[in-house]
Amino acid sequence: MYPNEKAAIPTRVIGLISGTSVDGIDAALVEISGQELDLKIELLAGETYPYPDELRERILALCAGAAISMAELALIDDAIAFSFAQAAQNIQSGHQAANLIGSHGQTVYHRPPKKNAGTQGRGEEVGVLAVVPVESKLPNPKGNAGTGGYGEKNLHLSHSPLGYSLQLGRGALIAHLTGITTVSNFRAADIAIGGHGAPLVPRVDAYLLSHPQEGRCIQNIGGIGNVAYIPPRHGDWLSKIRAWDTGPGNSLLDLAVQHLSAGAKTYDENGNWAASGTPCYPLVEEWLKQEYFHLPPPKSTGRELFGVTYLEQCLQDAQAYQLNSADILATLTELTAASIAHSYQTFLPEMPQRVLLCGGGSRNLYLKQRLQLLLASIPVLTTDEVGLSADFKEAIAFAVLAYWRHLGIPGNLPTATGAPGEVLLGEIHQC
Ligand SMILES: Nc1ncnc2c1ncn2[C@@H]1O[C@H](COP(=O)(O)OP(=O)(O)OP(=O)(O)O)[C@@H](O)[C@H]1O
Ligand SMILES: CC(=O)N[C@H]1[C@@H]2OC[C@@H](O2)[C@@H](O)[C@@H]1O[C@H](C)C(=O)O
Repeated sequence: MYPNEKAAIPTRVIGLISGTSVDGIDAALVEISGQELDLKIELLAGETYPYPDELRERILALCAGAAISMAELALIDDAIAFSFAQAAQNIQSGHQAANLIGSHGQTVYHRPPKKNAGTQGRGEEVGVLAVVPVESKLPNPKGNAGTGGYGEKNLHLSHSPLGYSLQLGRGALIAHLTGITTVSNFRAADIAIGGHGAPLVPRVDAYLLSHPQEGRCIQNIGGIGNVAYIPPRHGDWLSKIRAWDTGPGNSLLDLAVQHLSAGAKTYDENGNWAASGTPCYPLVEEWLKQEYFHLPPPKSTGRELFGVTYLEQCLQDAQAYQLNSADILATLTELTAASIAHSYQTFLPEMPQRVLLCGGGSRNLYLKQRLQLLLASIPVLTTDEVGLSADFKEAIAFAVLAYWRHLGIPGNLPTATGAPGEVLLGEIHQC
């Protein structure tokens, strides 16, 4: 029993997320029992609800750095909350009502912390925040810094060592609209103590997908890719888990498909278009020199790096090799596959015995085939093949994270986010 554990445990929980692909809201209605090692989930319903076209375009523009007013931001925030609340209502249709919602919301901005903000030790800048005594973190009422407070000397408007991650779709409104207690803003607490606030799903992966004898990589291929390496479940296996964002999943591919099809297509279905081309390996080698791929974990990224500007550079590079559209897509697909495989070879203490894919990219057969080739004898399957929905795993994870928040169980894994310790994730909004 955890100290904050509530008497009544919600068992029917809705998980909601729209990821970095911004393709729509994934909703999962799950029945949850147990807590950690005995955690069990049953997926009662899973559905993706596309955003209205205009809202999707506004979100994508925001993610690409469009300058908008606070008034517009407020409108988008509430439009997203409305869409999420609607998704929560729809997913319950034909089922007994849920008693808790975990809503990730829509990421529109993500900035990782400066190096050394978490478990890596104290960097120069972080030291300023780290030495502040707990009881005097706020400036005194006159606006001057209290002893050791975030005074003029310590708080910089030009830079902060901490990360920042903004998810829109405010939880209080979802709670009000649905009449169901809603947990949201999951990343903030981990970031506040110096973590990346991402990836958060690995702790759930650990309890739902670990194996007594087998080391596994759970590889999500959404807009951004992320991996959780889960060693065999014995000894201090939990502290040996490693997780990080591997780089681009489908984000560059989707943008390239839209550009190359003049807006007629939004993604490369099953990877068919890319499969009709040939990867340009010298270009992949060149692209893999990019700094992010060489940063040691913990690390996180987003569309701020692997977005429109990045693709524009890739398209420019491709011109030098006179690549046609299919070759460009094959080369970008190879970048996603190679960045995943190379990161395992570079950063894992040992290679896994099995790789389990999830996220929309697991449906890209060409990408899956390329990854399998690069990982040679290590079988590359999907989480469906071990009984956990590859399409709805992230939504399920946010249902579990909300459930853990309700029980007072921490949701982050310090080895994944780089935070100096475990922390309760999410803010609870009573309806
Ligand atoms: N049949 C398919 N063939 C190829 N690609 C597909 C297919 N189905 C989905 N995808 C890809 O998967 C993407 C959506 O994946 P997913 O929903 O996992 O992303 P996300 O959750 O938004 O991202 P993230 O995990 O980074 O937050 C689509 O944009 C598309 O590129
Ligand atoms: C800031 C943010 O939304 N990050 C996402 C994104 O999409 C994949 C990868 O980058 C991962 O770090 C994270 O999402 C999943 C749900 C996570 O936190 O585990």
